[in-house]
Amino acid sequence: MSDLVIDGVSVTHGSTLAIHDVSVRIDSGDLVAVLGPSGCGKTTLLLAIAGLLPIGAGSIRIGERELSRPGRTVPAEKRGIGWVPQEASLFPHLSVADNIGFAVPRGRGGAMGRATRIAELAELVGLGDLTGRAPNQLSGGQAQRVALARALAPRPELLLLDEPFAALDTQLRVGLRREVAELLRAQGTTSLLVTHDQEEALTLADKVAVLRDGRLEQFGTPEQIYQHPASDWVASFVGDVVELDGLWRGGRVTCALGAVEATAVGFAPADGDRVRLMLRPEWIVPRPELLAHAAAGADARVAAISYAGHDAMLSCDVVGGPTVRMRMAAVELPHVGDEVRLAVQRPGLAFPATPLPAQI
Ligand SMILES: Nc1ncnc2c1ncn2[C@@H]1O[C@H](COP(=O)(O)OP(=O)(O)OP(=O)(O)O)[C@@H](O)[C@H]1O
Repeated sequence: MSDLVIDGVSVTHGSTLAIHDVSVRIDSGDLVAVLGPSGCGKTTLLLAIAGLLPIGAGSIRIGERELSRPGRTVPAEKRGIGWVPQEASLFPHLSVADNIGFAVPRGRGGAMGRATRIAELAELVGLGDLTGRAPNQLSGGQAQRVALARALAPRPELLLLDEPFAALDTQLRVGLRREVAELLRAQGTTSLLVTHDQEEALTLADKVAVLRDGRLEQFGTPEQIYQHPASDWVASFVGDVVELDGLWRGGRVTCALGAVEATAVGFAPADGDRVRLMLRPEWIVPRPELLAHAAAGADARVAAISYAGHDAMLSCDVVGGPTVRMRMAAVELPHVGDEVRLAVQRPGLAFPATPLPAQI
């Protein structure tokens, strides 16, 4: 197995530059989520990798094998790449077994060999008992499993999944995506999963590629993307953020929550500079033991609690300051109206202050 190398790739649709100078190396066997808002170029990137769109600049390789460069596109059917679309799009007149069998390469082993491979694939995706069913007798999740088995049938070197869970209801989606991720890992199949669901990307993937307007904003592990976003845009696109204005001084930002330790991201502020501090809501904690400790944290009153079972989001009015949201495990929650002292339990992220709006 070899790495997938996307090197300086640009793709245009007519006059629209949909992918711009994207470079990324995907390790063999990894499951990578391609995450970004609608229209950022996720599907375009997948189509280019699949060989269904030519590229205008750069190259796409699997190991030493070049698949695309300007003026040369190895045809999709010669790439050894599997595709799982958003909707299963099965042949309606064929059974589950025949839908899978359609993608099993004809080769040695004869009819018996093919039947064994079909049964093995049906079993792999948990449909061993349903091989005789017609597509219209399947649920949405079962149909997607057939599409997955079909894509895995030729033993692809790389599997591309274009929002394969988007059409399923929440409960089914969460269960199926976990199962599919485990299956792909067990098979050692290198996979690219397009999604605009940040939770899906963070929970399933080994690495996440965040796209914005056709450019790669960041590529890293889910933890790197969430804890160390490369830009304020990634910070607020992937996860909740609390934003506070403050002044930078010696590695701390003085703001409504006190002097909070922070890392400056992508710039080097000077002491006294105005900056924007970004925190994740769960980095803020209520510290009752600090109530009498005026030097640390900030006094606040709980204004609202949004209970989500496992955790809760609290809106707290900082005395003489803004309302900040904090997330905590839903065990022994404070009550609305309680006084709390808020502290920040890990370094925040400092970004340049947003320019003031032009004076009219
Ligand atoms: N066939 C096409 N002709 C012209 N422009 C296109 C075509 N397909 C896509 N685009 C444009 O290219 C850009 C990227 O589209 P793409 O479908 O790759 O985005 P996406 O991130 O997959 O979006 P979504 O999440 O909504 O599916 C968009 O600006 C889109 O309007």
